[in-house]
Amino acid sequence: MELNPVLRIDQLTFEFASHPLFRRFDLHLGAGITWLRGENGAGKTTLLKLAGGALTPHGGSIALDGVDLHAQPLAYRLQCCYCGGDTPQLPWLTVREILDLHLSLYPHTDPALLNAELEAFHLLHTLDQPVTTLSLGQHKKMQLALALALPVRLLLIDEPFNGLDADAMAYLRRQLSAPERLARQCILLTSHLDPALPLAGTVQL
Ligand SMILES: Nc1ncnc2c1ncn2[C@@H]1O[C@H](COP(=O)(O)OP(=O)(O)OP(=O)(O)O)[C@@H](O)[C@H]1O
Repeated sequence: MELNPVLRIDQLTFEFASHPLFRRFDLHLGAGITWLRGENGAGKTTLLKLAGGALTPHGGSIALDGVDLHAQPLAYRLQCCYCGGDTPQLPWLTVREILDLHLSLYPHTDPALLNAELEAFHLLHTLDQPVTTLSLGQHKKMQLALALALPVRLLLIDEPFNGLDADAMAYLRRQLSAPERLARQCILLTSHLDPALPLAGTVQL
């Protein structure tokens, strides 16, 4: 167990109507990448959403560097990014507007860094398109560009490589393996295949 965990989940209880998923579940994670494994339906996405504040636990606590998600939800969320493969929440916006919205939600983000990520993922030409016109892979890349650029402590990524072309996969692997990132961020990711990344640990659900 981590002595000073970055992410601290204690006694987590959560269920979907009559479908118990977590009962007094504990997870303590430090910096670096943790691979969250489990069969289909085991609860991996649900756990990421709980840790990202997108779902509310029925019991227990979740804290990031001592900031409790329930007691200080905004302070917690400022330090956390959930990158799922979900379809756009605000489908009437352009890619640029979605990105600007996130820049205003995370005021310490360096726009130049975000621009560099968008360029690396070959997305600059899509900025003025409605977000609904992105392909599945482009949408994933937009979310990943944001996730990589946001100065958050906790990065939650659901199936990071799903839908990406080979160049984007290689780029993402390089970015996630960068030692300075591994030292400063706690990264929890799901993957059905070995992510081939330097891992701090593995959690099996
Ligand atoms: N909104 C919801 N309402 C009811 N049940 C849900 C909901 N979302 C997920 N579930 C159920 O919760 C369980 C866990 O789902 P979850 O998506 O967390 O699994 P997973 O481990 O990520 O699966 P996969 O590997 O297939 O992506 C499944 O049985 C799923 O049907």
